[in-house]
Amino acid sequence: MSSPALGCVADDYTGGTDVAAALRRAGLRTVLLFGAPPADMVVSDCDAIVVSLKTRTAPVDEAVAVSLAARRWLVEQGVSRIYLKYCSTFDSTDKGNIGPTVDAFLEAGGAALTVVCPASPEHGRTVYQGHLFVGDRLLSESPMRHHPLTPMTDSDLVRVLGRQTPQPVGLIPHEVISRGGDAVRDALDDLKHRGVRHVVTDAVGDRDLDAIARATAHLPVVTGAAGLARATGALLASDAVAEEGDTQLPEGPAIVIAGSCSAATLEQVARARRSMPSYRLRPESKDMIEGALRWLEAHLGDGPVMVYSSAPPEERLPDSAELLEQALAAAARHAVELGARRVVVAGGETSGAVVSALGVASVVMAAEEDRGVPWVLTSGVPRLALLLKSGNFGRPDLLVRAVDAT
Ligand SMILES: Nc1ncnc2c1ncn2[C@@H]1O[C@H](COP(=O)(O)OP(=O)(O)O)[C@@H](O)[C@H]1O
Ligand SMILES: O=C(O)[C@@H](O)C(=O)COP(=O)(O)O
Repeated sequence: MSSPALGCVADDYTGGTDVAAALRRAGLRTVLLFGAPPADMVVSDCDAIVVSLKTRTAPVDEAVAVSLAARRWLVEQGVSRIYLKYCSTFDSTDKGNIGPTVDAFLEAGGAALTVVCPASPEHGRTVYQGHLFVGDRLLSESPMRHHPLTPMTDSDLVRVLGRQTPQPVGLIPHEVISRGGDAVRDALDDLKHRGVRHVVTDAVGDRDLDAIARATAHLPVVTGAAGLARATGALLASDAVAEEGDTQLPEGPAIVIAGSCSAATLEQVARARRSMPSYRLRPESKDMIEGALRWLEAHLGDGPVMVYSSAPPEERLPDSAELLEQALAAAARHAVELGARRVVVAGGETSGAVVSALGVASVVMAAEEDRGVPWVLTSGVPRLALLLKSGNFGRPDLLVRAVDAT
């Protein structure tokens, strides 16, 4: 039995589902795990393993330690290459975890340098002259500047990373990337000799990602979002397409749990409110959780329902994020106790809270409902179908479509 070729550590749960979907699309048989795997867990018969962690907003020391443990476990499974997955909008704070985790992975893997490549052109995330764009806006002028936990107010990735790591940060501009894999490899060698450890790579299209993937095929550690993972996976994939097991979604009531406050989610939630009964969590209310649970008892089962806290910046209560995550997780758990079998979650941190509350540690991949948003199936009893949606992803009718509320 051969070992998996690629081991991926993702810094949140929707990031994990996104990258697992990309690797599966590239043709790799991909196993997706939630939370740090137990040391004695063994995974076999796959080409790639994705370990999804909740480290994006954790304190730096904790994020590094948990990520290193996941990396060590992946190495013990025999993976030869590690991919560190973070958000395509580079979600982090100035004390953020991307720089320190990359440094720790370089050291653990005995590697001199790696690339930093959040570009995911299929989702409109491109990098030019080291600046990250969301569609036609700089990251700092996109709705990401109002993110409740990781507001992104600087689009210059070399500068952002420079605040997160004491190690030298360099850039390979698009002018070099567009010349192809060999030119990128030469540029990497040059930067390595100059002592650079983190190399931000411009990328405005999939061809750029393919060139970067070819140029980094010899590196033990590569970092980025799902775009470069897809390109890396395509180089590793054999001709065989990832096998499909039983990926039928279970029958049963459906619920939407929305905690993301992104522009995309706010539009999706507005559509869902017009199509199904919904309950808004209000953190200022003393019996917020109890109220939601009683509402679910009255409404679940008569068609899809939604519990949400998603709100625009002016309607948010400061410092209520954690409390709301607990409430959303409690609502999801109670809905499953009441018979829900399809759980659609909007938001990365929110998904982490919900998946933990449901006690789900590993899943089987099923079809993508929208790009980067795959259904995943639990193996326990009862079998659940989960759709963990990154805040920024999905078409406006995604939530409605996912629960068949049209
Ligand atoms: N009304 C609100 N006021 C303040 N914070 C909120 C509100 N609704 C949700 N949040 C918090 O905002 C955060 C959204 O993060 P996340 O779930 O990762 O979404 P995204 O995928 O858009 O980043 C969560 O911690 C959530 O609890
Ligand atoms: O890379 C991406 O954009 C996503 O995979 C991702 O990381 C999702 O994070 P959230 O927007 O916090 O859900």
